[in-house]
Amino acid sequence: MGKTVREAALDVLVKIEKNQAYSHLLLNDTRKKAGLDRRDSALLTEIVYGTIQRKLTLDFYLQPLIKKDLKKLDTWVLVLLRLSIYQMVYLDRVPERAVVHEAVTIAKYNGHKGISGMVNGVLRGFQRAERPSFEDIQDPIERLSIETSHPVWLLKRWISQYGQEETRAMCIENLLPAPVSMRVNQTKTTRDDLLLQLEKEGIEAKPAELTSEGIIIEKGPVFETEAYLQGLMTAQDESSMMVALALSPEPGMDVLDTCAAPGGKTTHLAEQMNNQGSVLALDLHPQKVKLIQQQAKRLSLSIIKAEAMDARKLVDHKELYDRVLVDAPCTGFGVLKRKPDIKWAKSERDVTQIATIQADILAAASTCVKKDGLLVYSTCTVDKAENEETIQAFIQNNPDFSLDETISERLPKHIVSKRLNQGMLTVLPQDYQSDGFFITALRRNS
Ligand SMILES: C[S@@+](CC[C@H](N)C(=O)[O-])C[C@H]1O[C@@H](n2cnc3c(N)ncnc32)[C@H](O)[C@@H]1O
Repeated sequence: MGKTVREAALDVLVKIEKNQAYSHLLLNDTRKKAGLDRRDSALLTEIVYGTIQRKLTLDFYLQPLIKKDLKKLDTWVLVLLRLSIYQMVYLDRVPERAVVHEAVTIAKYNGHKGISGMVNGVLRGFQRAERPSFEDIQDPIERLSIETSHPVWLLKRWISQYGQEETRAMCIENLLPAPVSMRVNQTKTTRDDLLLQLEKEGIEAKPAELTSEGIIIEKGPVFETEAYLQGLMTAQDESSMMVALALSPEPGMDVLDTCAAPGGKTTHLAEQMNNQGSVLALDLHPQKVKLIQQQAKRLSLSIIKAEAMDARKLVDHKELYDRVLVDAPCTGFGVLKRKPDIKWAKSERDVTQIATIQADILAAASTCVKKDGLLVYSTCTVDKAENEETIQAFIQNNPDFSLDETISERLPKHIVSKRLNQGMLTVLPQDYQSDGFFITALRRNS
């Protein structure tokens, strides 16, 4: 017999807790192996992401009901309690009785009678007891940390960079579901025509607010539609769509995308060029290069050539490209809605380490830009050490580049007036419910 949704959720969460494995890869794997239907698949994702997303709050609820330090519990028992409490607090459609019953059954199967008795006692105790109040936590940062489940060190960084109010708004936004947004392949169709076709295929969708190429999927299995299979659209977050707008490649140009997999922005660049010119897409990992090739094929974009290469070693491409994109590897603190495990997997040391890699990639990529050409640097993090500070250091060391203030003409007006600061754009998740992103353009002086 296959695993139930909750057993599968327990397996995935224990692996993540023990190995810091990435949730989306494990989830994909588990969905396939367990043979779950669409509804159960959605419930599995919701339980796994929700439990990771709310970890500190769930532990805050659990601690008074457990006599010892939570860390002393077996990992699987702690995770089982967390995922059960998550369902009881946040999922209205699951009856509490069923949650307790299934948790006790899993505990019996995995452990001994004592453990199933303890799980039963804790969950029934939780049903009966009044929930502890966040108001009782004296320290304001700790309170925000527990209430919104973000690590204290990260909150301290954000508060020093954005202030209390923006940080609180960001934390609250991070707990909400991420919208499903798609980018229209403008070499094949228009946004209006695509919306009509999707309606015919039973998908509820509407035009996106931020960009003219975006649509938001409200309901329906969009990846199974003919429209998707025919390459009329690509899944992409709306903030991420602005990167190609900032780079604005024209048909016939030579373009280099240095950190390209899985190809979301590469394909956008080729679409903007109406599939005329050339786009060289590089990525460090050979297995990821295949993903770029698959997307280029699905979207019928023949000008893309994808290769495995470490962008820090770009030495033979001197001043060859009109446009160069560095969509740098980063901590991902702008995408916590989609990848909540990042909150727990990354540390302050990772920020420093990745900033060094970003600076090295940027320096190597810059040598490839033609005179008067454009270099765009973007990340999906909101940490200034990976963004503004990287760019400021680059400009100091490279006086032949300057911030391109005309970026404001290429980006949506409302976001420019709100968030563009000295040629550098930071979109926060609470602005448009899209990902937190940083985008800036540098011009090589002629
Ligand atoms: C933010 S992701 C890129 C997302 C991609 N631009 C898109 O829109 O689909 C960063 C990518 O950089 C790649 N990467 C990391 N270090 C690299 C390096 N030294 N050279 C080239 N690519 C690198 C990672 O494998 C990852 O795929």
